Amino acid sequence: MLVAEGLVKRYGRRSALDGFDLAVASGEIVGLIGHNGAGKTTFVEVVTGLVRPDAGRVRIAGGSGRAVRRLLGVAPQEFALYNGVSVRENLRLFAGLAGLRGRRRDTEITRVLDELRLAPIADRPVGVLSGGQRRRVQAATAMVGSPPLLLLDEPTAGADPETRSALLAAVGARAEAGAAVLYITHYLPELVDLDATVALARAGRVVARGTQRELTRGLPGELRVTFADPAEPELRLPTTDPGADLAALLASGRTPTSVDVRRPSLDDLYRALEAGKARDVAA
Ligand SMILES: Nc1ncnc2c1ncn2[C@@H]1O[C@H](COP(=O)(O)OP(=O)(O)OP(=O)(O)O)[C@@H](O)[C@H]1O
Repeated sequence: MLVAEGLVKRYGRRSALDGFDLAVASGEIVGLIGHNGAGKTTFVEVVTGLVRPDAGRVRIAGGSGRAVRRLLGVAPQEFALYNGVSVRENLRLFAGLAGLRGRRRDTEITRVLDELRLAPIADRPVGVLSGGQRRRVQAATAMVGSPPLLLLDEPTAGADPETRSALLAAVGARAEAGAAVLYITHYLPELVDLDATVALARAGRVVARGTQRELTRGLPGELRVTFADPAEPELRLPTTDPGADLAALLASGRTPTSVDVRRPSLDDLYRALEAGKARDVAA
């Protein structure tokens, strides 16, 4: 649904994008992660047409330019809402931009209000809402009209657990229904919840992309073993082969009281990629 190739964007001598390649398929959630300044937001700005790249190209559903913008639903990092009017009015506006009119528009607005648990505050002005409520409204403006490509830039920043779970549930449901979702976040556990494919951006390019299983394969997990021995009650051992390491421990004559294996996490992956230790699976 989204294919970006060789994007370059410079601001003076600084490269915000430096050969950025990324594809997102229909029904797929790609979690785009990376340090502050890695180029994630600039990528969204290029895809939306807000920023013109110096090189490279973006195809959406095989097309480009103004004609394909209608296929996009965007929740930007900075709030882009009309504070003086109600949540419903904001959604009405975005639904109109998505080409919905009359009863279809009203039905769609009701659906999105329910999906993001906004119905109780639908008639309040956006300007009086809390940060977490606004986050949900921003996501709702992206989702209204069911666009086939969603670009969500830190949609849960500052959100409380309830808001976060409402947003994640809505994002998962959209992907289930066939939308391609680009999901930018600094909260890696969200990508586990969403079972997202992961793309790591560094210095303006994607340096690793794959499923969580693919990317964490070969990274050490941790074997945690406890003993009755008060001199050494617990042992934590980084391991890529917990079975063999446990067998070696048992062969040494020590008797564990409990054994736990922690699989490598996305945090481990992030740290390993940043340290250049993990296998880079280029996009
Ligand atoms: N309009 C601009 N003018 C000058 N420099 C810019 C502009 N927009 C972005 N940059 C620079 O481009 C680089 C990439 O910024 P970008 O906002 O895309 O990073 P990011 O990965 O989204 O970061 P964060 O995680 O903090 O949101 C940064 O060095 C930033 O300072």
